[in-house]
Amino acid sequence: MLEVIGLKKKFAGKPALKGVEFSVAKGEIFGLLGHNGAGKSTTLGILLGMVAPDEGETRIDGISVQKNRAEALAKVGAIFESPGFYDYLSGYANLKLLTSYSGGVTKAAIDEVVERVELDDRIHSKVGTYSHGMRQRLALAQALLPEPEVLLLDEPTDGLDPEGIKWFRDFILDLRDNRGMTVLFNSHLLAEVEQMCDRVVILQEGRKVFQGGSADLEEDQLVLKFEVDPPSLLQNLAVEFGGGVKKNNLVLPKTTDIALVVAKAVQNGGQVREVRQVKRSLEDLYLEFSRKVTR
Ligand SMILES: Nc1ncnc2c1ncn2[C@@H]1O[C@H](COP(=O)(O)OP(=O)(O)OP(=O)(O)O)[C@@H](O)[C@H]1O
Repeated sequence: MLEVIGLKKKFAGKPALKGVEFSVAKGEIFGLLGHNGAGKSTTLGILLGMVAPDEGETRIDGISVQKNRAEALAKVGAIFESPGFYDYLSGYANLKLLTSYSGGVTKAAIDEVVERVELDDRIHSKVGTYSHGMRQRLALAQALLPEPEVLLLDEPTDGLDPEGIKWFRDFILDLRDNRGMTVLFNSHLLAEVEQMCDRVVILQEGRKVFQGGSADLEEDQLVLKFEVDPPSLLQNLAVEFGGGVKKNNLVLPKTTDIALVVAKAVQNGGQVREVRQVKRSLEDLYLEFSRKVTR
């Protein structure tokens, strides 16, 4: 549904994108991750035809944004940078005004989308009185009004409280599950992205350093938080099962039977207090790649 091909972009001679490539399948929720200045917004801006690449191309459902912007974006709803609403107008008037540029939509369509983003009780209040979360929901309503097949969202959960983030996550998952929506969004919130995305790309200084799904985050070793008394037994267990001890965790070959390790500890006179498998999070992976790149 989305193709990003060989994107290069310099601003005032300084490279912001150095050949970024990825693609997003229909119905996927895809996260674009990276530190400040990594090139996330530039990539999104190019996908939306708002920034011209020096090299490369972006396509939406096979149509080139650079060659045929209007047609390519016909299927897209977006939140890019802070949406510019008029504070002295109501949410409803803002939606009407914004959609009037693209031919307008019916009152019924506005009512339906307003109800979906749960703004119906405040939609006739001035936007100046809205909380940040309400503004984001209004932005989402504006993005959904053209009935898009693809949503492109720039830092959509930025500044939201935990409840707002959860609301947003459930909303996006529902759009994917019940309407087959394809969603690409930029974020710094790694844990959030991990819970929501089918796949992610991590950008570092304008380069893609990782692309994959949660399955790719799986360890090729079994890492156990293994609390045993006396703690000195940990080293014995590591030797016994052909592994090692790293940061107080027992690191063993992937196929090791955990029950056997526990039995062995008890057999050696140990008291096992806690055994838990430690999984690598997206954050660990992200930091790992950051270190590789900055080294
Ligand atoms: N219009 C512009 N003019 C000059 N430099 C720019 C412009 N837009 C982006 N840049 C630079 O390009 C690089 C990539 O910026 P970009 O906004 O794409 O990063 P980002 O990953 O979205 O960062 P953030 O998370 O801070 O929004 C940065 O060094 C930024 O300063």
